[in-house]
Amino acid sequence: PVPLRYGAQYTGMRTDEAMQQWRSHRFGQFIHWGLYAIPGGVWNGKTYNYAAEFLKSSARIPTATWDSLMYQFNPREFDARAWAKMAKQMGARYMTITTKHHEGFCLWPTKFTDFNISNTPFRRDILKELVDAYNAEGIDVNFYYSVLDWHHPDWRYDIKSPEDSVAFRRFLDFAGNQLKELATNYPTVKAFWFDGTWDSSIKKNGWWTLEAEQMLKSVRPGMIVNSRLRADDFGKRHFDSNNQLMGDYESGYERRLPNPVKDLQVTKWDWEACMTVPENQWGYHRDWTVSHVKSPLELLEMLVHATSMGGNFLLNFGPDGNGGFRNEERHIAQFIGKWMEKNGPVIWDCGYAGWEKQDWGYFTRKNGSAHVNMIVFNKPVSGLLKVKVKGDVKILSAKAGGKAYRVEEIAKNEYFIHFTDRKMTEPRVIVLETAKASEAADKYQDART
Ligand SMILES: COc1ccc([C@H]2[C@H](O)[C@H](O)[C@H](C)N2C)cc1
Repeated sequence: PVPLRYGAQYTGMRTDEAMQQWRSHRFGQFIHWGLYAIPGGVWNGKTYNYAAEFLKSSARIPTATWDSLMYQFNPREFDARAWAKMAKQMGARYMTITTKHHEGFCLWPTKFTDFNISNTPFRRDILKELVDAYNAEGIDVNFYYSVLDWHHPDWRYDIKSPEDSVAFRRFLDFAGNQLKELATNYPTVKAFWFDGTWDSSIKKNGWWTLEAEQMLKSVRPGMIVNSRLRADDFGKRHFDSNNQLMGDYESGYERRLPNPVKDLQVTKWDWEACMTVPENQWGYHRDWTVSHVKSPLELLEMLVHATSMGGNFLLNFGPDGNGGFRNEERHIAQFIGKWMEKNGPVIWDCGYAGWEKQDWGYFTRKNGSAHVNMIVFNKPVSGLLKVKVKGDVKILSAKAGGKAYRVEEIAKNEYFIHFTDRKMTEPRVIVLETAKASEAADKYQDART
């Protein structure tokens, strides 16, 4: 292996309580909220189809003009407890909020720049209200932090001169101070979700990314940091030059999920996929007709898909400039919540079952459990759900809501579950009871004698 100073600091999955908690949550709510929510993708009467949180660049708006949006930020409808209740009802176990997105506007009263919530008509500490409200609902809060900062004069996309080095060093000190401030002033925060770290300026300063991670973990032992922060000695990101994952979980899955057949490597580490409801809108956009809007069912399947591969699913909401959510988002929360109310136990605390993906849907398994969950999305014409078990395993029974389905052994380690449900109106959960084939054989024999 290549000797590295700023590469992965450990290999294998963390087994401490904080990481087990993060892993068991499985389902998180992403919230993108900032000045971009005020124009919502429309500028001077023109609608820009690109991501609404990028309107400043897509509409080529001068920084001073964009930054003056701060004086309009006054979300009258903002009610952190109502947001937290909606997330609770949806079945989310954690929430990740943009403390500062690329625009550089800070949702907390930071000491390190005036470009923050305390200098808006709203004044109140949005982060504190959100952390308190979500924690009160038993939901953990994580902080998204963009290192890329369009507002800060010392930000550099690349380091091309001694002046760049001096300025960028000041910038890194600024970012480090903000991170320490966030980790210190909001003590219940569990994880940092870094973004805006793809530019050469960061890739040339891998040392800072490791220091930032180590500082956060010294201020808050157990703190969790995503792989997106880190750059190693050679500017490699997410996986270092020895192909070792940096940070505590892989966060490269943005608006995409690993393939359940080809990408099984992800089941060896912690990872999280983040997802937009429209094709590509993280911040609030006034006009959702500009792209495909994912249905509640599409998004529910992604949650199940992520869980089935041992990963977390972070579903994004983009509140508008007044602090309200779109009807589509409310409907999604209500739809998924209704399903999770009944079937949360096959998501929370569950992960990769270790069996081969089948066409009808996904397997999940609670750690070490003898029960394997089948979440059926696509009922085959035959009504026969194929299950291929691994190793010394026998299926004893298949039950859905108290009703037993016939388990037919069709070959070694292969079964058909006779799925007699006629019309499927929602994804169905069938719980398989398994036992060791060796032991079960006796049990099976007993049943026959
Ligand atoms: C250039 O392509 C990008 C750049 C940044 C993003 C940002 C989004 O604004 C959102 O915050 C997402 C998590 N992040 C990767 C998305 C696509």
